[in-house]
Amino acid sequence: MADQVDITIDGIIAASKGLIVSCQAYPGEPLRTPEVTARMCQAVVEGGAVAVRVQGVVDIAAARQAVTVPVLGLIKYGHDGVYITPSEAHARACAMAGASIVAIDATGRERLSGSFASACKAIHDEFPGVAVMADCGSLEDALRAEDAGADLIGTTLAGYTGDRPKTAGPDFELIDQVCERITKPIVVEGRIHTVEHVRQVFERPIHAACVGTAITHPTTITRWFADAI
Ligand SMILES: CC(=O)N[C@H](C=O)[C@@H](O)[C@H](O)[C@H](O)COP(=O)(O)O
Repeated sequence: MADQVDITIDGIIAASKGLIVSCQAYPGEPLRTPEVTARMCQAVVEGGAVAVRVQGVVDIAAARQAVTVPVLGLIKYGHDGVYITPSEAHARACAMAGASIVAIDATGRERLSGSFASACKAIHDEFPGVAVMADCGSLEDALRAEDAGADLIGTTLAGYTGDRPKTAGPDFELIDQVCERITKPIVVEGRIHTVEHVRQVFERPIHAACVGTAITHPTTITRWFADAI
């Protein structure tokens, strides 16, 4: 396993400041293999990603072997409601697979079991040095997650929970609200589709921006171009 330079939570957070790239392919897609995920992670790190976001235990383990930057791990389970790391067991599985940061749905919606707070506590108690990122869909989620002890607050679920409109690009209104009220490091994630979007989100006092589709999902990117014809 590749060594982390500083395996404290503060060290992991410091190392994840900047551009995070989400490397995910969805079930049934041509690129959905751990080998491709691992190579995608290597490719984005060569391009300047300071951390990678990866879905599924096998992919997390493959990414952990392939790169030395923090691996932000999650498990998607199901499609509706709470599907991002929806239980303490899923959170533990991410940490055991090698995630440096575990991303957990932090909305107030009904979950498979437990609560965001209980999953966050389980990670902190059982996996010293592993950080928790709260995937939020509203300011209320973010405030609750900060109180619950999240190490990073993400806007990942803005536009996907019914609390916020699904904006064409990043949800700048929510980002500004979160920047105003949250003291923990903020990760802006969700529909950052252009370099200009990255510049715009970094005009705010954020810790990191996480870009997925626009860098690592060629089917969607191709469709953007094909639809222009
Ligand atoms: C809402 C949800 O399930 N988001 C997922 C979270 O892991 C991923 O499917 C996204 O690709 C990721 O958040 C990055 O966002 P974008 O692909 O928009 O840059």
